[in-house]
Amino acid sequence: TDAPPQNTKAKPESQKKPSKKGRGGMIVLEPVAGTRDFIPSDMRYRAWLFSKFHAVAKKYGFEEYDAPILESEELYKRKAGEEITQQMYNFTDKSEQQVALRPEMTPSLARLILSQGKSLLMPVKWYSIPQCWRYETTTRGRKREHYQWNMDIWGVPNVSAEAELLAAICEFFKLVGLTSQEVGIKISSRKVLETVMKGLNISSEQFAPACVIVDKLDKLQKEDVVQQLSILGISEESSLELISIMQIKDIDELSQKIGEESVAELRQLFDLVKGYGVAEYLRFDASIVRGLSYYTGVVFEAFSISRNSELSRAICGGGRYDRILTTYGAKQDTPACGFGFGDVVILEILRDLNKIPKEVSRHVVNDLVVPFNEDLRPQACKVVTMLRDAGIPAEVYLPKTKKIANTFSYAERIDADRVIMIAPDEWNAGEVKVKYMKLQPKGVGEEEKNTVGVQFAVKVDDLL
Ligand SMILES: CC(=O)Nc1cnc2ccccc2c1
Repeated sequence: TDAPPQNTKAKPESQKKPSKKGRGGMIVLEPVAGTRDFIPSDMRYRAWLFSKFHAVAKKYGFEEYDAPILESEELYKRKAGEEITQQMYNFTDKSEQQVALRPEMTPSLARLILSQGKSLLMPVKWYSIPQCWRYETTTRGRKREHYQWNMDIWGVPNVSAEAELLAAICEFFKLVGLTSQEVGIKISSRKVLETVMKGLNISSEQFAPACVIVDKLDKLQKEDVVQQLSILGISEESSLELISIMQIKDIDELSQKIGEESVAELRQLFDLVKGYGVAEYLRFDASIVRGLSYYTGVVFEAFSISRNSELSRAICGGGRYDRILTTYGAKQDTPACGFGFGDVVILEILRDLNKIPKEVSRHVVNDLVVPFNEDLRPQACKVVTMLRDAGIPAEVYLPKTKKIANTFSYAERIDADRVIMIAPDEWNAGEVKVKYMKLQPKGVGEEEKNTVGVQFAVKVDDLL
C-alpha cells in the first residue's frame, strides 16, 4: 500500500505552509514533495541496509560503479508505454539540453558499457546503489525518489547469469534474516510470452508493448487489459488465451501447452538454483512479466508472503535484456541481465517483521572526555585522540564545562559507557577520573567497573 494521498483540501491560514522565501518569511522546512530527508536516526537504517547490499555484492565478486543522476532524456525515450518513461523528472537546462533525473540505472549502465567498447572484458559483473527519480502527480502522494540496488551481469547468454543474480538476492534475504516463509521470488520468461504471442499471430513489434500491458494484470481488471491489448491490434480471443496461459503456476503444465523447448531454459535455471541452495525461495509463475519493455527472457520478482499479498508491492525485480544496446544505436547486441532492489519496500518489511537489530537505531560513542576547566582542554584533546587512535569511538565535551552535571546528562544523551574527566590533581598524578555510566558486561575487568556512578582514579595508560 503506498503512502496515503496527501491531504489536498485547502488549509486554514494558520496551517498553510509558511509563505515562500522572499517576503522575509521562514523558508519551507519540508523537503520537496515526494522526496525524503535523512537525519541521522533515519540515515542509520539506510546505511545499515546499504551495508548489506555492499556485503552481498562484494561476496559475489561484483564491482561498484556510478554515473550522474542527470542524464540526456533520450536514454529513456522508449515508446512502449511504460509508466517509468511517462513519469520522467525531465527539464530543459540552461543550454537548452533535454535532460532528466534518471528514473532507473540500466540505461546509464548500457551507456557506460558502450562507452568502454572493446576495452571492457566480458563477463562484466557491476553493481551500484543509485538514487532514481520520477515525477509522480502528487495526487497519488507517492515518493518521487528512491535508492535502488542494481546488480547486472553482461556478456553471459546462458541462464547461469540469472541463477547467480537470484542467488545474490537470496543471499541478501538470508543476511537480513528473511526466511522462505516470509519472502519469495516468482520466476518466468518472456520467451514463454513470445512463443504464445507468435502462436497467436501477434507481430514481434507488438511484443514489448504487449508485455507492458499484461504486466498490469495484477492492478487492472482483465477487461481493461484486453481493451488495451486490442489497441495494439490483438483480438479479444488471443488476449484471453494469453491471459489464461499466464495463470499457469507449473512448468510441466506449461510445457504441455507450448512445448518443452520453450521451457528448457527455465528447467535449467531451477536446476542451477538448487546448486546454490536457494530453491526454497523460488517458484515458477507464468504471470510474472515485469513492466520494463527491454526485457527479452527470464524475468523475476520478489514479494513478501506474510503481508496481505494483494496490496504488497514488489521487493525487487529484474530479468534478461539481451537487445538493449542496438536500441541505443550499437551495431550489435551484448547479452545482459540484472535486477533493481528499492530501499523503501524492503525497509517497511524488515521493520514489520522486526528484523532490524536494535543497535542500528543507536548512535555509538563509547567514551566522553571532559576537561574540568578550559586550562585542561589540551590534555582532554590528547586523551580523546589516544582513545580514538585505539579504535574507540570517543568525544571530547566541546562546550565550556560550566557544571559537571551537564556533562553527565550529555553523556547519557549520547549513550556513552564512560565519562573520563581530566581533573587537575589526578592529571598531575598521571591519572584521570572515570565514571561508568552503565553496567559493563560481566567479566569486563575488576569488580568496581560494575558499580554505576562511582568515580575512580585510573592511570591514563590503563584507559585502553
Ligand atoms: C515504493 C517506492 O517508493 N517506489 C519508488 C519510489 N521512487 C521511484 C522513483 C523512480 C522510479 C521508481 C520509483 C519507485
